Amino acid sequence: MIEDREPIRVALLGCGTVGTEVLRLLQGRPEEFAARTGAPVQVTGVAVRRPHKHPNVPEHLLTTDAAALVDGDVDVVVELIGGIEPARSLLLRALRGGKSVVTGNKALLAEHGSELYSAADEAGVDIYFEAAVAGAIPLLRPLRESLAGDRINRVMGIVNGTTNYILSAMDSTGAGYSETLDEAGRLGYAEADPTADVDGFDAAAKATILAALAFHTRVAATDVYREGISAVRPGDIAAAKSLDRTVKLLAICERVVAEDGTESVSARVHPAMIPRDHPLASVGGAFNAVFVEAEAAGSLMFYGQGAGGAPSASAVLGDLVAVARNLVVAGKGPRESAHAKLPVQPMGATPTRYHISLDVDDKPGVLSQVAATFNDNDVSISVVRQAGRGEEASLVVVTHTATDAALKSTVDKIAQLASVREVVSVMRVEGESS
Ligand SMILES: NC(=O)c1ccc[n+]([C@@H]2O[C@H](COP(=O)([O-])OP(=O)(O)OC[C@H]3O[C@@H](n4cnc5c(N)ncnc54)[C@H](O)[C@@H]3O)[C@@H](O)[C@H]2O)c1
Ligand SMILES: N[C@@H](CCO)C(=O)O
Ligand code: NA
Repeated sequence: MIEDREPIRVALLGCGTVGTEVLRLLQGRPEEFAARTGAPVQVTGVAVRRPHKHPNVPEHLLTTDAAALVDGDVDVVVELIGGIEPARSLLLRALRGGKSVVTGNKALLAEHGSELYSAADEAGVDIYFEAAVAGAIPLLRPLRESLAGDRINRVMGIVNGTTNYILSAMDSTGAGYSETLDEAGRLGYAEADPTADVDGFDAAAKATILAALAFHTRVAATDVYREGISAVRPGDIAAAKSLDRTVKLLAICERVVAEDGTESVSARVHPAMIPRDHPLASVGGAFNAVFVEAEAAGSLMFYGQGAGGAPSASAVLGDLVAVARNLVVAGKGPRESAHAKLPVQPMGATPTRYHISLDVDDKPGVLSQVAATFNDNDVSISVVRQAGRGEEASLVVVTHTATDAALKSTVDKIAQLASVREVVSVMRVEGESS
């Protein structure tokens, strides 16, 4: 009988947006969790900072001493505090003490993943983290397990709900940046410090995790090129609209194969213009969507709620069931796979395409001057549009693919031309053939 088995004892660290939902769902259906894992699942304590802020948590479970809770009689530690410390020390303490871990903490995994995976491996326990990337969407387990026999070439998508919520609102209603960010915070999408979202740190941490899993390589947080959305202006959104495109913050992780066959990895996060008919263009609000391209599987698309308490709790609970099942059968989930050891390519060497919008003098010869600058830098032009406005004209250029360094240096030189009054918008272009 399942009820007669020793319960799986769970310590919950942090009871905020996600932790509250994990506790509610876990305590709401105890029989189902017992039936699915093969043993009763019992929360033995909830570590919080201010107990009086948690009237819905049974008083006997509350503690402010997370370390003592971790050291106590528990089998699994679920960490939903966020940030590096004390989360890192608490999880190392748990793993070294022989306790399995479930966490949604992408910032911690991106910075200290290797240390945590090694500690789990040495202790023979599990570390699961599905909620850390793309919230409710089952994405890490497919990469770690379902696609473990395939060869992944590219992972690209929208992995930050807060910035997608803001960009969607800017595009559809012309809403301002800061009011939309406040709303994303109220809805439980934003990080405790929302600059992690808007400056791209959250998406870059997720890209670090995705690239490591996809390419079986240790990737450091500093290996991932990062640009957030704080520099995206209404002018960029309008420029995108005029070309039937929209702006999204994308995470792109690619296997790069050089002409001599040597392989490396490129991982980057930046805003990009994509065609309005691209599947990612219709991903609105806090939804996330990720494309995975694998050699044998072909293209796969993962879509769903990427942020918010209940959706993220779904991923945490799925992990908790997996860990509990492993404990019931005395088994263990997948360990870190970093055998490929591919080098990570710098952003400057990565092939990209640019959209550039300029205000220029409306006189003969300006267009040929601009075109010559592209030519001198070996950057070829795909689309040019010029519209006169009295003394001034606007010029829109979309390039073909070139290295990011060549494109950047071309833009710098164009900005210095006497006939160029202002560089209005510069943005990378993705999702269409070059
Ligand atoms: N909110 C989301 O949509 C979402 C989605 C996926 C993953 N995550 C991740 O899950 C984690 C939690 O996110 P959240 O949105 O629930 O954050 P939150 O800020 O709402 O909750 C964190 C809670 O931890 C508490 N806390 C801080 N230090 C503590 C300590 N030393 N001991 C005990 N409690 C402590 C805080 O008081 C707070 O209640 C983060 O790593 C976040 O990146 C969040
Ligand atoms: N702040 C994150 C939470 C989900 O990881 C986001 O907006 O996507
Ligand atoms: Na997920």
